[in-house]
Amino acid sequence: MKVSCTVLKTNGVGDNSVEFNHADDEPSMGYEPAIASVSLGSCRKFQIKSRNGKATDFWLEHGSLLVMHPGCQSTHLHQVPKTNKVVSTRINLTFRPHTGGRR
Ligand SMILES: O=C(O)CCC(=O)C(=O)O
Ligand SMILES: [Fe+2]
Repeated sequence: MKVSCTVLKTNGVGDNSVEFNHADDEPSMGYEPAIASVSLGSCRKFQIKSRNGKATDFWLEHGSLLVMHPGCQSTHLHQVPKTNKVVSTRINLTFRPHTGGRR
């Protein structure tokens, strides 16, 4: 699978977030994509839950690698929630396949 798209994101001050109830399921990534992301900088909480379920928390520390395997996007939702804490800059590199919609 070719990885051709990298998304750079900064979650700066505490209330920056990637809100719940999203899945990375854009058709341009093809069917059941595997998605990997590397976190740099400030540690933030990452939550994942099945569509009707309860969230499980992970802490994405500097240098951590998160892999969401094929199938995860159709069964689970994820987020980086808002926080009241003041946090410094965070950069997330996300590696997604780009198939132009082909399976
Ligand atoms: O910042 C992160 O660790 C996750 C970002 C995310 O879920 C997304 O870009 O779709
Ligand atoms: Fe996402």
